Amino acid sequence: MGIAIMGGVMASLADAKVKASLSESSDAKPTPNLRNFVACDAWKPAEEKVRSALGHYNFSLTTLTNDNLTGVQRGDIILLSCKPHIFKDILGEEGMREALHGKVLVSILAGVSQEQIEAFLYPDGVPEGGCRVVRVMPNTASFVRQSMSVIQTTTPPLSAEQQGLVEFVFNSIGRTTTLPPSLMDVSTALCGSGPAFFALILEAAADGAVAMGMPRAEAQVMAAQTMRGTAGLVLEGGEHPAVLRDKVSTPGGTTIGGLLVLEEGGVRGAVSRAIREATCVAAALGQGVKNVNGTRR
Ligand SMILES: NC(=O)C1=CN([C@@H]2O[C@H](COP(=O)(O)OP(=O)(O)OC[C@H]3O[C@@H](n4cnc5c(N)ncnc54)[C@H](OP(=O)(O)O)[C@@H]3O)[C@@H](O)[C@H]2O)C=CC1
Ligand SMILES: O=C(O)[C@@H]1CCC=N1
Repeated sequence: MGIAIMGGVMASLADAKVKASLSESSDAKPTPNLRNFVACDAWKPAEEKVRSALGHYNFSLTTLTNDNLTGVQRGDIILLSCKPHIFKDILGEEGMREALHGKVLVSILAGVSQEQIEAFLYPDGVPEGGCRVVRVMPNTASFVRQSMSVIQTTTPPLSAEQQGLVEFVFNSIGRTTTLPPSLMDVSTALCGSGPAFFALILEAAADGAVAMGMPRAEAQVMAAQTMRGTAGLVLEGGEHPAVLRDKVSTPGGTTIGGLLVLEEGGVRGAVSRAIREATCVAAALGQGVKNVNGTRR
């Protein structure tokens, strides 16, 4: 996710540069002055992985292994994208609190709240000028700049400049919305985990076509484009899904036949319950429950 988000920001900055050079930017919003990027990991080969994914953008890019402190000292906006259960190891490093002072720390960790991070960094309360923690839930479509990212409302509000910077980063990788803390776990289920759920449905649809003789490669592209087109009708056409479904269902035709099979199979209930389950798992992750899925019926 770290690579995807940095890549989106670099691509966005590069686009803005091209537009400026073509003098198309007169009415465009000014881009933030993000010029130097630092990627930190705990595994040496990750440096090469980052360079091969991001090097072609030609921005200043430093890669560090097991040196998060230097990375944070050099940054103005810090993206925390480790697994949820290790954030304390990273933020608890010697000198980290001082390095974060006055900066924006964006966390994309599933289940971990702004309060939990603040309470860990500042057990006696956030001091004047302490780092501002912002929780955001993007998704893996960041890689193709089609993320649905939910930015949590921050209390107290960020400065206009900080808010602009956070929005720039996540608008660079797709669409954004802003929601209160109480909706972050369900946003994690719907948007963060969502691509996996939709991928399963896509794969199942392609499987059905393969079973009826369609070559696998064609079936996969056709299923994906059909899913994209359906999303376009909802997002751009403003169509309600139920109306869309009804419009496709010719009386006595193919669609209603297939829909009845899906309803008999409980697909609607299963998909809805998957979102409910993932929301509960996200909430438990934030409480530090290990192997949370194994604790649930
Ligand atoms: N995957 C997704 O679709 C989404 C994930 N998220 C959230 O994003 C976060 C990252 O997920 P994801 O990208 O899938 O996970 P990854 O495991 O791919 O990325 C986590 C990275 O953190 C690195 N890391 C581990 N320990 C340290 C350390 N001490 N110092 C520096 N770096 C370290 C890992 O290095 P190494 O490989 O060496 O262990 C790895 O590169 C999670 O908190 C997840 O909840 C949010 C939205 C969507
Ligand atoms: O499965 C997970 O826990 C992470 C969070 C959202 C997507 N992947």
